[in-house]
Amino acid sequence: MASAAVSHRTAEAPQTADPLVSVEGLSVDFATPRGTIHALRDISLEVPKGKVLGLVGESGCGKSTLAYSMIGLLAENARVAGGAIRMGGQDLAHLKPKAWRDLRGTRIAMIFQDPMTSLNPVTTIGKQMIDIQYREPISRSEKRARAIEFLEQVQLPDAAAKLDVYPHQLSGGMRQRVCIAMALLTRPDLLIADEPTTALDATLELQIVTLLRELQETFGCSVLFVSHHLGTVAELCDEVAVMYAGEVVERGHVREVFHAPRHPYTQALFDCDPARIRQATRQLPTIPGTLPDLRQPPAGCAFRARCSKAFGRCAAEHPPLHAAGPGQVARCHLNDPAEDVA
Ligand SMILES: Nc1ncnc2c1ncn2[C@@H]1O[C@H](COP(=O)(O)OP(=O)(O)OP(=O)(O)O)[C@@H](O)[C@H]1O
Repeated sequence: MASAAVSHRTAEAPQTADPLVSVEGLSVDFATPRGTIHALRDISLEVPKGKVLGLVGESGCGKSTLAYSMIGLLAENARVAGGAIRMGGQDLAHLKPKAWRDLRGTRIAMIFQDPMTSLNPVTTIGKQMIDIQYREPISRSEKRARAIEFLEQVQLPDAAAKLDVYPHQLSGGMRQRVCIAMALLTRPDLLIADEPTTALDATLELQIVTLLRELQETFGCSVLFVSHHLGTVAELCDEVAVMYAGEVVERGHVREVFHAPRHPYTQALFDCDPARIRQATRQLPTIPGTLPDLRQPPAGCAFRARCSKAFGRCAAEHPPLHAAGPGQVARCHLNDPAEDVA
């Protein structure tokens, strides 16, 4: 399958010349009464400077766990079992709570699926936007003016008047715009967006995605965009990482991965994507089978039980990330140049 031009390098490409964040072999476990869940297993990827990295995969594959590890918001029962998250000379995977508090709201900010996760329901938008600027050495009226400026940046109509309203007086789409404005007010280098459009209808989703792209270009920050929606990822992202059962199974530039997915799981995700299915059907197709039990991840390829292309080696040997095309890697033996699949 792999062309002669593709090198034998494994687990290395694509490399970003100057990444903002490098995740290196990160493993995260959750302790539960029924055993340890190995939610992230040896994850390596890079968030490029000034670019948008999309993170896709079925529910439960570890997208949020990865996103939360990058902003120090893992649940109490989580433990970093190995690896590092490098950003500007620091290893975020092992920061103390105080160091995290300094980093959040300065270098790293997050927007959530539900805007009410980050908005206080009993405080006006204006007070929340002024309070979040507590580190800025400027007067209250200057902070107020900045808040209005940022609400205008996120295209909220009648921005000044919105300072006096409470979150529940705004629509869902407007609340999400306020959250984006608040995240950007702290001038983060990295903006993490965890399914920020899932609760919105399709028209609003498109508006928010377009806005995020414009703002990312204006502010020049890097974005980690977690999503179920392949179409949205295609619209917004420069690069994409596909996760399955706690591992990255494919990554590369969006154009290449979407044009020619090289992991059977990525191909199956595309086959189930409603936007790609032309004929009218009442039921959306799903990938047959279920995710493996993450308390005992299978040896060999984690996807093999659901993979129509599985063969002997898939049970015996855990596949590394093989170079699979220009700037593209896939964790599948079919991309091993040594594998004769012609
Ligand atoms: N606090 C926790 N305690 C125990 N298990 C957890 C905890 N948080 C997540 N998990 C488990 O870790 C695995 C990865 O979950 P995660 O939420 O990261 O997946 P996801 O891809 O973001 O899913 P979704 O798209 O549904 O948000 C799942 O098996 C999940 O049940």
